[in-house]
Parts: sequence; C-alpha cells; structure tokens
Amino acid sequence: MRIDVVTIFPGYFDALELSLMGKARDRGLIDLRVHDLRESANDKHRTVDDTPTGGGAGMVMKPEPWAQALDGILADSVGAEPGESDEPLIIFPSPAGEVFTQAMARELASEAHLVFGCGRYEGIDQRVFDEYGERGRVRLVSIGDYVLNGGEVASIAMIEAIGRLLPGVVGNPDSLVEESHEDGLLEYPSYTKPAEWRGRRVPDVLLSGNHAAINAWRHEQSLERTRRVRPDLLDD
Ligand SMILES: CN1CCN(Cc2ccc(Cn3ccc4ccc(-c5n[nH]c(N)c5C#N)cc43)cc2)CC1
Repeated sequence: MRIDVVTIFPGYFDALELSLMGKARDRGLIDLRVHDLRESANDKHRTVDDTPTGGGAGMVMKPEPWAQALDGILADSVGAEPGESDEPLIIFPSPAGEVFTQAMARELASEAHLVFGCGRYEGIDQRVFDEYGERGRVRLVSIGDYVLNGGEVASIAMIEAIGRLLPGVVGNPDSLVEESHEDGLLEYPSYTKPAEWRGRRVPDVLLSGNHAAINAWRHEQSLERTRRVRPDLLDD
C-alpha cells in the first residue's frame, strides 16, 4: 500500500519509522511518502493560511497550496492491482468527519493508495473538499468526539490501525482476530507469568489446559466487559 501524507509538520510522522510500521516500510509492505505543504506554497513566505472570509477567529488553510500538493500526488499515482480501487482515496481528518472504526480500518486496508490531508489552524477551505470530492474519492474522518489541533495525530492513528491489518505486517495474524472491536466486543483480560503476583493469582481456568473452557471463559469475559464499559456495542 502506498500512503501519502500532506502536512505542515512532517516531523510528526517520524513516529511511523518506529516499531511495526517502520519494519513494514523497510520490507516494502507500506510505501509512506510525507509531503511538506509549505513546499507547495509559491509565495516568498510560503503562506498556507489566511483569515476566514466572513470573519471569525483563527485562520483557514488556503486552497492553492493544497491543490498543488494533491495534484502532484494524484498525477504520480499508478494503477492499482486487480481487485484494488483505482483512484487514490483522499482522507481529510476532521472533527466534522465520520467516526473512524475498526470496520473502516478493515475497509481501507484494501485500498492500493491512500492520501491523508492534514489540516491545521481552523481547518481547510471547503472548496478543496468540493474540488477533490467531485474529481475523485474524498472522506472526512474523525477519530473521536474531542478537538485536536490538527490532522497529524489522527492520521498517524488511522495509518497504524490500517497498516497493522495489511498481510505480513503483524507477525501472527491470529492476534488480529481476538482484539477489541474485531468481533464487535471488547477484548478479554490477558495474563502472563508469574501465576501469582502480589497475592493476585491468574484465573485457574487459564492454568487448566482445558482450551474449550478457556475459550468459553474468555468469551464470557469479553461479553461482561462490553456490557459494563460499552453497552452501545451490543445494540442491534
Ligand atoms: C469556524 N469554526 C472553525 C472550526 N472550529 C472547530 C475546529 C476545527 C479544527 C480544529 C483544529 N484542526 C484543524 C485541522 C484538523 C483536523 C482534525 C482535527 C480533529 N480534532 N478532533 C478530531 N477527532 C480530529 C480528527 N480527525 C482537528 C483539526 C480546531 C477547531 C469551530 C469554528
């Protein structure tokens, strides 16, 4: 999968050189390209923002630098493999977006080419979304009901959630199956050695070697935790 990121803070994405994402890049499973939006601003001061038309607080990101950056990426995008979507999907993190979920991560993991447009200030001129929404596929996506200062942290979260689902990225694919939200439930509690720690014992069933009983206990624990913490996940 090719992933392009457009941002005025490229340094945020150094985090994706670490751990599993870094290994996936080294192995060619993810082709991550980070673009500094200011390099697409042609004035002397590399201006990317201006005051909101109609008044209001803060600044809004100008459309021209975004168009130069996105046009360059789309022009450079190659055809997809059979079964993959042709056009790159442009994702703009936004507090006004559809909420990112594990199901969306799974859906986006089948894309050949994703582009993340990281806004800052009070957001991006609406005409950028209109222009690229008419020309191709655009989704505004939120990682949760709270306000961040820009789209970078959200993009890193989504890239990690999507990237870890790609074949070969996570060592043992079985570990992707029993995770929170993968089966619609929260994950069961996990334990390791020692069997007793500060007087707290690991549940006996986990030491029994009875895998049917262990699986039943784990499913019940997932259900109980989901009922207690996220009853909304159990609504039909
Ligand atoms: C006139 N209006 C103008 C907008 N403000 C609201 C507002 C809009 C954006 C920002 C900062 N910001 C800029 C780009 C950007 C991208 C994503 C996110 C983001 N936050 N939370 C998530 N889950 C996010 C995600 N994903 C935040 C971003 C701050 C305040 C109201 C008044």
